[in-house]
Amino acid sequence: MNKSVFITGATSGFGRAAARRFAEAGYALVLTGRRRERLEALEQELSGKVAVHVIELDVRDEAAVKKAVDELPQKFSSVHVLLNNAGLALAPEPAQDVALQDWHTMIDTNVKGLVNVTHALLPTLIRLGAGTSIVNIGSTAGKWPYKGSHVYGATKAFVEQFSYNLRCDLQGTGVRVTDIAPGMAETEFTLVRTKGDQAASDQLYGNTTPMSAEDIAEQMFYVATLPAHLNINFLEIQPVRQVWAGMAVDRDE
Ligand SMILES: NC(=O)C1=CN([C@@H]2O[C@H](COP(=O)(O)OP(=O)(O)OC[C@H]3O[C@@H](n4cnc5c(N)ncnc54)[C@H](OP(=O)(O)O)[C@@H]3O)[C@@H](O)[C@H]2O)C=CC1
Ligand SMILES: O=CCS(=O)(=O)O
Repeated sequence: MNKSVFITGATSGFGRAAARRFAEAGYALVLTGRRRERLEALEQELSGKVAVHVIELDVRDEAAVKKAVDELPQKFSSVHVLLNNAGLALAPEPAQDVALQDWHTMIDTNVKGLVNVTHALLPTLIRLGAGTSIVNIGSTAGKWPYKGSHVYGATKAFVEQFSYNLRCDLQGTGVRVTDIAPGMAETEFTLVRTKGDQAASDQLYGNTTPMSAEDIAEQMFYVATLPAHLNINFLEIQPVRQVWAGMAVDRDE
């Protein structure tokens, strides 16, 4: 049986690096995301090594997610690993200045999108049983509050608790669930968050040593390929040069 990995958000950052990492190990790839041209470029890059199936997919579209899973070609239908990676932060400004739509977009993508894909693939993962994995991408923002994180951090707290609760319900099926919670990693994340401010992105990642997409892809691969009797519940990972912020105090002038 050819094992496949189903990756959401394979067009950039962690998801694209994960596609390359799992290809190295011979997994058939189901690569999804909204940007078709990027999916096709990755398909062209990797299809000499492994079987690749690309699906232009918005995880917020419940019906499209179900259709994509139901119509997986037979060669890709043994999904041993689900990488729930698609997600985004928007609106770094304070909560009181945010456009409501940005909050909705984060909830719809990071919470409802992740739930849509998980629900659609659970029957397959349970059928295949021991050794299969759901790897959810949370964030340090799900545990550690900071200014401008508002709904983003809250969506990632959802991802953490949903992962633990899934573990409970999946006991006895052999399906593993891990929440990987990265800190600062250089991808297109900040470009998306700032709606295209390259200078802000360069400034955040400049003069320090952030994690790379490949660093996180390696962790995704690690947790998903452990011996079948092991489950890493939560894996928080930061660059050595990043630590927690301190308490903030409001003072009179
Ligand atoms: N970089 C960081 O510092 C950290 C990132 N994370 C999380 O890691 C995950 C990956 O982010 P990262 O690689 O950094 O960022 P990127 O912006 O580089 O990649 C995000 C990916 O998510 C996809 N995506 C976004 N919205 C949707 C949607 N509605 N439907 C389908 N796919 C979507 C994008 O694809 P497309 O636009 O083509 O649809 C893209 O492939 C996210 O969940 C993010 O919250 C967590 C902690 C730290
Ligand atoms: O999830 C991303 C990491 S951070 O920008 O919230 O620190």
